Amino acid sequence: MGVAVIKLKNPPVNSLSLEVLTEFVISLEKLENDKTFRGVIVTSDCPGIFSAGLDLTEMCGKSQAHYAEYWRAVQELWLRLYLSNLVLIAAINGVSPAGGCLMSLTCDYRVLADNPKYNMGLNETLLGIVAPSWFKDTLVNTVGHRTAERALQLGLLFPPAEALRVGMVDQVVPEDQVHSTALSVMAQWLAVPDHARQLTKNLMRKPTADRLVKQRDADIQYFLRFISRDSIQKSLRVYLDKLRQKKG
Ligand SMILES: CCCCCCCCCC/C=C/CC(=O)SCCNC(=O)CCNC(=O)[C@H](O)C(C)(C)COP(=O)(O)OP(=O)(O)OC[C@H]1O[C@@H](n2cnc3c(N)ncnc32)[C@H](O)[C@@H]1OP(=O)(O)O
Repeated sequence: MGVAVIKLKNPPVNSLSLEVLTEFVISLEKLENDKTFRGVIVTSDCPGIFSAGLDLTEMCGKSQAHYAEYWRAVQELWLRLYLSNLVLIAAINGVSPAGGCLMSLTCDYRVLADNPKYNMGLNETLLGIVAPSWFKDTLVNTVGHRTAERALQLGLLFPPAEALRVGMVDQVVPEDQVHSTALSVMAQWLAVPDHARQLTKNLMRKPTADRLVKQRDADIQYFLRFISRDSIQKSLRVYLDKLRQKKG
């Protein structure tokens, strides 16, 4: 039925490095241009981890030019996913904080494996950073204003039952059924004529995407000013050190 699977593979935690973002955009573009494909299942090849979100090492101790290139790549992937003409289904087979969660929120439907460790949410505030307005918009469009307001301020990571309750995911299923469920949901979505579904998706999503498109460069400048602050760099370093020391 013309369904591709994109399996994220950047061990150990599928962080969204510049390389991963770039390759993801290229793969998506190829699938968009190949008319034999109508849908994509986005999943992970790293056991227990869907994606650890944006690669913190790309946002820490690097040059301004690097930050700008990285942020443009983050914007690009979000825009491509959010406005994709393909049916996108996230088969979430692991934990998905911050950018990992955001990536799944750009999909049309989310199936999450029922494992209490597989938390998801936009936890940026816990790192001492702030989810940009388009991250916030994506969450609001999924779970509504009040839930998003609380979740964003507290940096909440929701376990599966809670994620389902607030509407962050559409289905929670046993771990060994995530892929088969994603496939059967895909069949349902593909039963709808493409042109009607695509125009409807665009109607729902374009106003949100346009807000970023209209101010992409300003958004990059804002990111540069924010991420270059000493206090933000310090927060990120402390957070990364904590992650590294967990093992020791
Ligand atoms: C007004 C608005 C202004 C806005 C201006 C812009 C603001 C900027 C916004 C920037 C937005 C950022 C969004 C993000 O996505 S930030 C990333 C958030 N991610 C996380 O918090 C997840 C962190 N990771 C974990 O919690 C855990 O690693 C895990 C995913 C639960 C997995 O745990 P596990 O025990 O299996 O693995 P380890 O913790 O031991 O990690 C293994 C190694 O991987 C490194 N690691 C982990 N996560 C990341 C990451 N996101 N980026 C880079 N590296 C990561 C970890 O340090 C270990 O490395 P080591 O092997 O060298 O020790």
